[in-house]
Amino acid sequence: MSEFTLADLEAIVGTRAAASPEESWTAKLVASGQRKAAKKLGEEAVEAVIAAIAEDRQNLVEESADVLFHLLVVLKIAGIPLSDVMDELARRTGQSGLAEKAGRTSS
Ligand SMILES: N=c1c2ncn([C@@H]3O[C@H](COP(=O)(O)OP(=O)(O)OP(=O)(O)O)[C@@H](O)[C@H]3O)c2ncn1[C@@H]1O[C@H](COP(=O)(O)O)[C@@H](O)[C@H]1O
Repeated sequence: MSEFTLADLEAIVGTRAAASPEESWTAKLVASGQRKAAKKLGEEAVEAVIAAIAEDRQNLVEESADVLFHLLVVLKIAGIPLSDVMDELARRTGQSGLAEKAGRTSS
């Protein structure tokens, strides 16, 4: 099992965001802006859904990696640290998903 974490990838995204868009996909996405990067995230999410429906395990692993990477890029552009997302997930522990859904302030 890999020791690589989302926090490691967030650090890479942070470094590569400052690179030249000619030499970095991350920098290219960041330069394209939040709207385009979010669209790319949506495309990757749809590809993950298709892989899941097709029960294509390998493709689902690969598309899931694409989703997580592109999500981190969108969070970077939006100025949201991964720790904010982890804090939100931590806040939800010990509570059932159904109770959390019922208590949400936004849908
Ligand atoms: N984890 C990733 C990662 N996952 C996916 N991708 C890129 O995301 C892009 C999207 O791939 P797709 O094939 O889905 O899309 P596409 O190439 O636009 O093709 P179409 O779907 O449009 O036909 C590809 O160029 C992938 O290489 C990633 N690019 C970078 N990283 C990480 O970021 C680091 C820095 O990368 P650079 O910023 O490119 O230096 C890398 O070392 C990795 O750790």
